[in-house]
Amino acid sequence: MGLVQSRSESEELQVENVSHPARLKKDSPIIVIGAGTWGASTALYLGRRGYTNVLVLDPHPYPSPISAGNDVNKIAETISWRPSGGEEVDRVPIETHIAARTSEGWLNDPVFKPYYHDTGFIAAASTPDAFQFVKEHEITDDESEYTPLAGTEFRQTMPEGVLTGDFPNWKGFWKKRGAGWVHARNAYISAADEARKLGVRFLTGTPEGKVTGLLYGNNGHVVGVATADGKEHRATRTIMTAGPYADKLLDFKNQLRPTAWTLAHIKLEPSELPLYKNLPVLFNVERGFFMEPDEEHHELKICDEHPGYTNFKGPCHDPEAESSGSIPFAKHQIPEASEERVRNFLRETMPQLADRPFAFARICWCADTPDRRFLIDTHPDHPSLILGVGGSGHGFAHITSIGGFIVDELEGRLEKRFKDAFRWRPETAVDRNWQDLQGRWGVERRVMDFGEVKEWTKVGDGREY
Ligand SMILES: Cc1cc2nc3c(=O)[nH]c(=O)nc-3n(C[C@H](O)[C@H](O)[C@H](O)COP(=O)(O)OP(=O)(O)OC[C@H]3O[C@@H](n4cnc5c(N)ncnc54)[C@H](O)[C@@H]3O)c2cc1C
Repeated sequence: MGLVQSRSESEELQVENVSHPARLKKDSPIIVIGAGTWGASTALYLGRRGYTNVLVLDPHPYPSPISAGNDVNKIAETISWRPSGGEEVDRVPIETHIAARTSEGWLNDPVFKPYYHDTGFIAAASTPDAFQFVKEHEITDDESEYTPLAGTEFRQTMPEGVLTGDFPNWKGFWKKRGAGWVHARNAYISAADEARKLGVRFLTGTPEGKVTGLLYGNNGHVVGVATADGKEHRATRTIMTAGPYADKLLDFKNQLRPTAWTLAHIKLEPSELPLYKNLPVLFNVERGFFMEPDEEHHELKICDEHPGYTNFKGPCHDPEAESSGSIPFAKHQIPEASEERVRNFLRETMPQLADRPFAFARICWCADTPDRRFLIDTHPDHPSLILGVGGSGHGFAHITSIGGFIVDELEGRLEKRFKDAFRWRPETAVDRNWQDLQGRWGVERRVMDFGEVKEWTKVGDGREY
């Protein structure tokens, strides 16, 4: 007898007697849970490698309104280093190997290349400690590539009239090439569209695409999933790419901390757009960041920087129940404190925009692992279940390559260096400190919780995109 288990529901169902996973063939049924950023990338790589029986499930058609990837832009970097063999390869840090794979996709893959904008990147801070952190963590290339900046020198990085603020106590570096932004939503749609062209099937919408639990056969083997319409979908392999929502479908032994960040849009007049074109990304680790306005809606997205909001005690929790973890929920508003941080950031950088109304606002969820490395592995107790989770706030840029790692793991040929870095590692989450800043700064140096939020913005038409 097997079980359908979700952490929120514990219904039981009979499933077939399976004692070991069948050998993987190109026509073996494969299920991908979640058609978000990593699910789309996984679907793409499965299609490209010739798998003919792939089903992707999601409660929403792509681009899912609750996917972190459904966003106008994200920061991305492209490095020039490529593995050339020999000893050098082993001496290079794993982050460089990962970045090289990612860069390859933005620079050369026709599915992704049109969406990368190499406009440069400015990393900054407002206090000496945070500036030291920026020096240590944001200088990832040859130091001569970075121009130091202080105070009003930041204004020179963009056309006159964009950065009119005083940049009080700001210090930082400007990297003019090899970094910039990507059109996130369009890159995500491009990956999913290409997967569909290659024969991958998407079953989306609620209830039919919403996975409610995994189907377990003998010896812990996962033999498919149950969906909210009461159906079962059987598979030889199941791939979990449900982002922060994965935490509700499987016990991750505290390796995932669903955490939300906040973003807001300000509308620009069509006449203003030419001035705000081809801008480098401006990122202050204590204030926030922005990229140039999107062309479709003429809106400038701004994120206030902070260590994130968990939801251990706010919306969606049963007040009577013991803590059930940090629960992600969708909301197209942000806390008023977040609005204030966005406006303070604008006052220091672009005061001409600081008091404009928001056209859109949203909380956006991701899942942090304790070391912020990705978690891509075969589950040790469920050998037909492959995990692709733990975006840890930097998982979008890797949409170009992440599906390749996940499918390598599925095929049992993930390179050892990546396998070691991405492995299932519950020992790193024993007695996990849920308040850990995990290397993030922000104005308030603490992890916040939606349970503490009293006032939210009341923005616009609540459109969900
Ligand atoms: C505000 C913000 C800014 C960010 N900025 C950057 C950046 O500049 N650069 C960068 O690289 N990264 C950035 N990130 C991180 C990046 O967006 C994420 O790491 C990445 O998108 C995670 O992808 P994912 O596929 O794991 O999750 P998602 O893209 O969120 O996908 C999860 C999917 O699971 C689906 N799902 C949910 N429940 C179920 C269910 N029951 N059954 C089936 N499917 C389900 C959802 O509908 C969704 O499609 C940012 C994140 C946030 C929140």
